Amino acid sequence: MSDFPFAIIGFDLDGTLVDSSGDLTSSVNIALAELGRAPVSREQVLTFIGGGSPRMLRRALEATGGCPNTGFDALYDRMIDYYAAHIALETHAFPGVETALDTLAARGVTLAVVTNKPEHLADKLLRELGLRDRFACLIGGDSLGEGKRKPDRAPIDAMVERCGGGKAAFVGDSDFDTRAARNAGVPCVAVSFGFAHGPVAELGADAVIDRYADLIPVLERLS
Ligand SMILES: O=C(O)COP(=O)(O)O
Ligand SMILES: [Mg+2]
Repeated sequence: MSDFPFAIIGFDLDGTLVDSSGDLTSSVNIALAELGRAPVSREQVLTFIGGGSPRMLRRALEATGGCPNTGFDALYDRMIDYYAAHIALETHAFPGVETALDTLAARGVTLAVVTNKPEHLADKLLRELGLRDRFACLIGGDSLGEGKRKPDRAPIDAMVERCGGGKAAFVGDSDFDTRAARNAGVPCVAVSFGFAHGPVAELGADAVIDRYADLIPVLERLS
């Protein structure tokens, strides 16, 4: 029997477990180049991430002259094909992630990823980074059907069910994460080094961490 206060810890992916901003920026810019548009900066792309990849592309198009009435699907496919082929060129886990995951696993905690990224891309990225086997369950933005992505509670509920039930907490970097966790009645820790669009203190998380070394003591205090 584990002495850890949570049976399940779920993690958001982009901006929480990994800094994927470089490869996401390159992929958005491939799509913009198809339309002859100038590239956007990494800082701009950070403000587009969080609600899934179709939204990210739509926001990039709106910021560079407008979303075209036709051809969105082809552009989206181009962006995703490029991203899938270059998913871990610049992307890396944040410092301390592996140690924190090891410690939680050693304390008997079941680990999960709940992301708004399409499931097959999240799976590929975690495999390329050698992290996939650490997670008992992975739920993507398209895993549960239309509209059932964060901030909806559905992916958090599915995580708890697929991980065998029990007390859960969630770790994320954005408003989509804190809202999904709150909607599901699960405590949420926000990381301050992710892709949040505003001050992390305003995300409404139960706690904020500045580094992974603080995650476990913070979770112990939350319980
Ligand atoms: O795909 C996104 O927009 C964000 O992905 P995340 O949920 O892992 O942060
Ligand atoms: Mg995120």
